[in-house]
Amino acid sequence: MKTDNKKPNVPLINVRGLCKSFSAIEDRHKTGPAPQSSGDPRIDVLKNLDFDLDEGETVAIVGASGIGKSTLLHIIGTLDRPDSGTVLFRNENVFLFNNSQLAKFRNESVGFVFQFHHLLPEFSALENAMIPGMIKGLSKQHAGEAAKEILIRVGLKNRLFHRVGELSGGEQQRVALARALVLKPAILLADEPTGNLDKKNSEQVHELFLELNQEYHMTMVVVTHNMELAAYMSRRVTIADGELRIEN
Ligand SMILES: Nc1ncnc2c1ncn2[C@@H]1O[C@H](COP(=O)(O)OP(=O)(O)OP(=O)(O)O)[C@@H](O)[C@H]1O
Repeated sequence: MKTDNKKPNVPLINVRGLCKSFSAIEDRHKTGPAPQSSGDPRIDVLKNLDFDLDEGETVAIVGASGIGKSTLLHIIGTLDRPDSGTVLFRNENVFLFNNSQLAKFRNESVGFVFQFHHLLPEFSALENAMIPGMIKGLSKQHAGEAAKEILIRVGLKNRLFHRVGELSGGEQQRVALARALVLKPAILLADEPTGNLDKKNSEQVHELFLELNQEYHMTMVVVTHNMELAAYMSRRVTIADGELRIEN
């Protein structure tokens, strides 16, 4: 299928009829013993869910624990597969990509930020932010220049050569944000990005998210319990009975 980035009426991401269930026995939100059943009881997390994301828009996915927010985010980012349904990225079905197309999509078109930064601890801020460029095949010099530019943008000019363990929690999360955005992806997917930070650092990161969205025009989807961060986004949605609902 041919990609058409310019067509205004084609959403960046088009999700249709998404269904995802998990075995209740593996339910990691459940406490207590696993159910004693001969069958495989399933939890239907997403039930025929539809969701469109426009180029450049910012969306918060909010709501109670266990309703499927992270599951939806992971499927959009191809970190997990749906049982059925489609995810189109600029009109292309991402689950029909072959392995190298999928790797390229994850590396170049999507930026991920998680609650815990998942940086390589023995490497410097600069080396961590260079990784996507190196995976893309940029020269060390170009990957380094791109990483330096974004690290300076997120306020880490004087921390380029610090190893991850020598950085504060807020600085580590800014390195994670720099790594996610270094190749200027079309979409940033963030799962509780400030869940591990204190109020002051959270506010700084929230403001950075918004500023970077305005500068880079990437689409931004944030799963969060933080209502301040959710309020920064142009749209808030939740999941009710497996389907997407507009929140407030
Ligand atoms: N790999 C898995 N195996 C089994 N069950 C899973 C798996 N991943 C998610 N689930 C279940 O699917 C449901 C939705 O989980 P998900 O993490 O998407 O919820 P969430 O809304 O993001 O919750 P939270 O706000 O607590 O992060 C939960 O009941 C969870 O236990």
